[in-house]
Amino acid sequence: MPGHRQETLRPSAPPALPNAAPAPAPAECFPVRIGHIPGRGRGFFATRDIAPGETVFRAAPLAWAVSEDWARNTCWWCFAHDSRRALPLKAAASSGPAGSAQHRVVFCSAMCAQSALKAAVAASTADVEPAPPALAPFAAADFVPGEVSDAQLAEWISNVWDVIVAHQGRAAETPDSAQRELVRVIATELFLHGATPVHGSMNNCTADSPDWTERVVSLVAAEGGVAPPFALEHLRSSEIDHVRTRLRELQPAAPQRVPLNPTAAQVEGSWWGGAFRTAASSYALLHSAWRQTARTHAIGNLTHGRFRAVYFREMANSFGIYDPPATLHSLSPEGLGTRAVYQELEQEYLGSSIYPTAVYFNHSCCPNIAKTRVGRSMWFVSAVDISKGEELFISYGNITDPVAERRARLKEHFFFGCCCTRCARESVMATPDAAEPVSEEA
Ligand SMILES: C[S@@+](CC[C@H](N)C(=O)[O-])C[C@H]1O[C@@H](n2cnc3c(N)ncnc32)[C@H](O)[C@@H]1O
Repeated sequence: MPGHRQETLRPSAPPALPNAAPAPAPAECFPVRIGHIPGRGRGFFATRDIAPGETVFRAAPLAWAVSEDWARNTCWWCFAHDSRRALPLKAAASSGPAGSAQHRVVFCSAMCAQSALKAAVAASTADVEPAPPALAPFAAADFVPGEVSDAQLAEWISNVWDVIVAHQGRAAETPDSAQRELVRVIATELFLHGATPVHGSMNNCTADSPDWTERVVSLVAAEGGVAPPFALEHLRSSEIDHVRTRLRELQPAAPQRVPLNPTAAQVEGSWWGGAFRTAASSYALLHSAWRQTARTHAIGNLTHGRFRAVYFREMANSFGIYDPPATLHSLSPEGLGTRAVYQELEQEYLGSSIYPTAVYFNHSCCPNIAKTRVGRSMWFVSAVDISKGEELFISYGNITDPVAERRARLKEHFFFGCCCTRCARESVMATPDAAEPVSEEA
């Protein structure tokens, strides 16, 4: 997943906040609802007219990781950052297994350290969701990956992981720093929420229920932005898209069958085994660190289901944590997401974080919402006048490139063909005779 770190839902649109931040709306009154749009899945819509500069949503993180470079200078809880000195309160120091870097957890104050501890305790008594119904099992002994449904592919992926876990240590790559960071996000999720059961269906990327999604968002509103652990379950997983893409890249010229229940030798030696190698190496790293920690702490079990559930959700749904947070004066509708604004602020990349309730903002290359970080929360602010019923869009990264490059990057990192109005317009202008069709926003 090289380059993924650069393509998280980062505040490339350094937006409009602090200096004279508008007072946040009471949590229950966020003017958003979740709707479903053909081709884009779920998205946020305005429930009333919104003026520029209004805070339309706020979210608290569920799991996160501070980057290796700034681990000593960044508070693990509130992301307060001081590049000139290490922060005073050291909670833990671990050398980690081979391939991992020395990593510290530091806090800027006793209050932050206490908040972290309180969150871990609170999560251990958190609400649990009922398990969704099991899917019908897959009947074939082998199959062609491109010809089966998502549910069937999900069953095969789970079988392959059973083999990977039973034969850990083989076929390992050395995780790079982006992978190690991702592993730390999953470790945080386990540390804070390890006691909450995770259902097998979490890895099914189509798992969704509008009722549950609404429930998560209203629960979060009631709690002032704090998502319950099961909110994670409602995020879109990119696992199936990811595996399909990797299989397409790896497969020999003619379509080949793969065994539904492979052996370890097949996972290791086959062309399709490569689709699992990077994630399996990250799992091996986390598993080894987890075994050491679990000896001394009563924490949840690490299963490959849980690992994959967070890993493939983080991949497509995380936000970058940047410092300093953006300020109001750098915002203009035209400037949203531009590299120039981004560089002007000289922001430091501090790490990445999952905000499970904020992932319903879809992407547009002409966004109407800017985002910024306020402490550990992500705030979403309107950049233009928005009418009741309009969809709310942020931008996933830089949007200054020509249409073909923007769309190729979104496809590579987020697995979707952008169907925003700007892409539709610019695709036609770029190649009027042979434009790739791009459907209009709903
Ligand atoms: C962070 S999620 C946004 C919420 C998502 N629509 C859902 O139902 O969970 C990102 C995913 O939404 C979809 N998406 C977001 N913006 C899109 C766009 N402009 N065009 C097409 N699909 C989009 C893609 O499937 C993408 O991987």
